[in-house]
Amino acid sequence: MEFDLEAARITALPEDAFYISDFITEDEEDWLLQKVKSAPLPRWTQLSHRRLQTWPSALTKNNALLASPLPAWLRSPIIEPRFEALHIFNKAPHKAPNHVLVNEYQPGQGIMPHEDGVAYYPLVATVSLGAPIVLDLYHKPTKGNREASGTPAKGRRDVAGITDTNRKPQYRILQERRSLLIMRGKMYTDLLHGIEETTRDEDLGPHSICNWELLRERELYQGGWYERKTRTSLTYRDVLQAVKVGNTLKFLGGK
Ligand SMILES: O=C(O)CCC(=O)C(=O)O
Ligand SMILES: [Fe+2]
Repeated sequence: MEFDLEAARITALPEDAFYISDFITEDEEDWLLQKVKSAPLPRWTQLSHRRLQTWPSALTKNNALLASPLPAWLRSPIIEPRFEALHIFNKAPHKAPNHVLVNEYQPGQGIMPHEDGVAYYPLVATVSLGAPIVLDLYHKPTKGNREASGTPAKGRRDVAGITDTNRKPQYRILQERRSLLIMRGKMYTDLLHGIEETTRDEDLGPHSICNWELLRERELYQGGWYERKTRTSLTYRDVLQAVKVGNTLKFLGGK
């Protein structure tokens, strides 16, 4: 199956971002949510504002992955055949994602603006399950705009480096359930992304949501808002340093 990725480009955003509203079926969504739910409890890491599963395992302190296959339910049908048909990971070092984070957000939960960083090839592909959510994008604060706003280099910056004066997101993407969002290149390296801790996403419309024209169910947001429900994301990435298990001891410093 071939797919025209260009038709899915979010043209209002820096290169490159793509949004496919109907990436998986409702049955596939139900089945994936069942798989997420049936993972043994120790698979979950409870963070203060969301909970997280890491597949196949967490990265080492120096950003390496002890390579082992992803479970079948995270591979098929998402990677094989859908990502393959889109050719999105063709230029990544391992030609396919080798790492998946599963994030679950209850209403009121979110994730601070951040960048995904240098451990990964600069491409993230996110499948959304269960409910819609808005992803906020921010320009990284530069030395220049910190000084211009009178904010001292440390002082009022929060953990993610967003200053008080530029807290308003530059762009907002609405991720519907069953959708795929791809961010790569400048979108990955030059912008921060986050999810607001709120029970309602508001001020929604063509003026504020940069993928509005690509949405599947615009009518759900006619009033300009919706109540958050539990939303789960599967974020697929290629970890640059993947160490084969046979080499693990050598890698960890054994002789
Ligand atoms: O849940 C999402 O869509 C974003 C998650 C995220 O930014 C991350 O895991 O780094
Ligand atoms: Fe992220």
